[in-house]
Amino acid sequence: MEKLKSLVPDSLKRMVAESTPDSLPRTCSSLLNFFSDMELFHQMVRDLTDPERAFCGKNKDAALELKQKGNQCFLNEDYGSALTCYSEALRLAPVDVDDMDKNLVAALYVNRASVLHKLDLLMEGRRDCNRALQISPSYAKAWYRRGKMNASLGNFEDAVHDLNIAKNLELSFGGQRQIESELRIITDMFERTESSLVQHKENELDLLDEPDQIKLKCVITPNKGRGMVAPSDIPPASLVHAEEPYALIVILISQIRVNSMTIFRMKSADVNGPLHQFGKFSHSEVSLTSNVEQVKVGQAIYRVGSLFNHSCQPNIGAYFVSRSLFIRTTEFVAVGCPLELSYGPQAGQWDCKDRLKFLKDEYSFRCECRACAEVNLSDLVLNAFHCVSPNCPGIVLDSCVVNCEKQKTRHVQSATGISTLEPFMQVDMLKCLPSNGSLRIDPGFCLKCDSYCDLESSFAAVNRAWISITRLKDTMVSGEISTTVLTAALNSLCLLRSTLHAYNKRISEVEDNLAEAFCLVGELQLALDHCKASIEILEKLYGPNHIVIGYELVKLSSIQLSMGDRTAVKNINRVSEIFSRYYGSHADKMFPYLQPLQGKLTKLVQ
Ligand SMILES: C[S@@+](CC[C@H](N)C(=O)[O-])C[C@H]1O[C@@H](n2cnc3c(N)ncnc32)[C@H](O)[C@@H]1O
Repeated sequence: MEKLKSLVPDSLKRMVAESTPDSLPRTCSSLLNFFSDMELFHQMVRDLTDPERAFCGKNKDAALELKQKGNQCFLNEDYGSALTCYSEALRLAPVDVDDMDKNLVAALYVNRASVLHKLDLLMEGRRDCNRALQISPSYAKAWYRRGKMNASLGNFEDAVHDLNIAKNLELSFGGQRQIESELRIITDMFERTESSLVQHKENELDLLDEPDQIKLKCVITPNKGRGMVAPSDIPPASLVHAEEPYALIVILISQIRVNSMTIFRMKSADVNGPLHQFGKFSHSEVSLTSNVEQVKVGQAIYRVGSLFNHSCQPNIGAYFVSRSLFIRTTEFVAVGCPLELSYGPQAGQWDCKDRLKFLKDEYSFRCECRACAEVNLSDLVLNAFHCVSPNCPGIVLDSCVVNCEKQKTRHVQSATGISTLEPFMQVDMLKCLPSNGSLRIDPGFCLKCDSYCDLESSFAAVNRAWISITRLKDTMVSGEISTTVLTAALNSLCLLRSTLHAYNKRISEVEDNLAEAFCLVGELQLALDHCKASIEILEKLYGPNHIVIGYELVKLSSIQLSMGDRTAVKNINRVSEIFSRYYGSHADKMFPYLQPLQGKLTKLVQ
């Protein structure tokens, strides 16, 4: 579909975009005329209508095969793939067929609910159980799974109710015993938790949490089609948009007019938060495994949401609570400025060539955002090398980066023309550029002092260093970190620091690896030092208030709390500020890490 969309000429896209209900028939015929000679289009129509391939039709065999595949992925704990298999199978499964005496669709919903449960997507999982029960009200497994979901949601009364029904419907003796034992545990929890009587309010979405949304303006931009702009100055963390998805069948014309969005939910590594995971790795109470994964839970069309363009340096962030889309400003946005979110890659995170490739492959457009169109400091330093002259903070680039920077549409000739992207970069990062203003970007030559660096030997040094860093990572997984491995990794860090530019992202990654390794062996002071060193670089690349810094501060404050260091309070407050900036009143819901951290802090100060 994306490929087909990308072939539509701009004039026709404009016509579709500007079409009204009255002009729609004319627009449709123009589109059809354009596509009618195209084999790709006819192939797509065949795919859409062929019951065997079954985009629209149903195909029991394919659904059963996907169900089997999903089951295998589930057993292998590959929950992301299991989710995809079951969702695909649900699309193909005819509504009225059975698999092993059970309605296939109901069974698929229950299987998918089990995956969602594993991924801690409880509301979505419970919704799947409800769907299964609508189709098959006496399906014991659906009652059982819903009971377990309710228990995880803290709705113990409902959980007991569901499990009792499951027990009565379950035919096998073994199954009944298992449900009874679950029931005992949950009843016990129910009795012990007085608060369980207050059912979790989160069952319902409170779309009205911030009713005074800003009325946005849609304009035609020079090179990105339609786009949203700020109708007035908007402070950071303002909710600029909230929307429920469109429940329409996706057809090509709507794909061009309103693009679909992938719905992501944060997957929390452990329902009890990172503090709970310490024991898994060591006696130390620190976990650096708080990396939050995003899980794709669906695809939907948001009428207004789809009008937001992409920027690799976004000023708004989007997130989903269940299927509702929320968009907030992450910084101050002046009146008339485009409101742009990131479709994936961001400056500071990926280099320009990788960002451009991702957006071309995934979304079929060449990114025209400022970070991709102008030479900027973030892209220059991300993968840069250290200058060979002692004490020179200049930047040395390899030919890949140089080629990409030279292709930027608004290439600059002087250092003063380089975009710093953000004021936070200016003070330190401008020191990396020539003070006389002239700029020569050539592979191997320092941008500041023009010294030549033999990049071949620099690459060799980095590769050498990487061997011991990889060994460190391997031993972290196997849990056999030795002093020899740690010493070799520390030496490699020194080598990297003398070879790569001080703000090269790889250095922050290695600092982060070392912080985690030192946590695992209980050397908390060293862990703290390396964690801070990693954050220092990331703050240069992203700025101090970026969500990435929020995640890193969760790690830092976890270490501090484990050391009994009360200054953790400062970092925990920063975490909560950053998360609120991105997720407003949903911050606690999106990040279950905050509360355990705050709870631990309260204990420490008591
Ligand atoms: C979700 S839509 C955004 C709304 C779109 N501009 C419109 O007129 O409907 C995504 C499309 O907008 C355009 N677009 C969005 N961000 C862009 C960017 N940074 N550079 C170039 N084109 C962009 C691309 O054509 C992309 O396929």
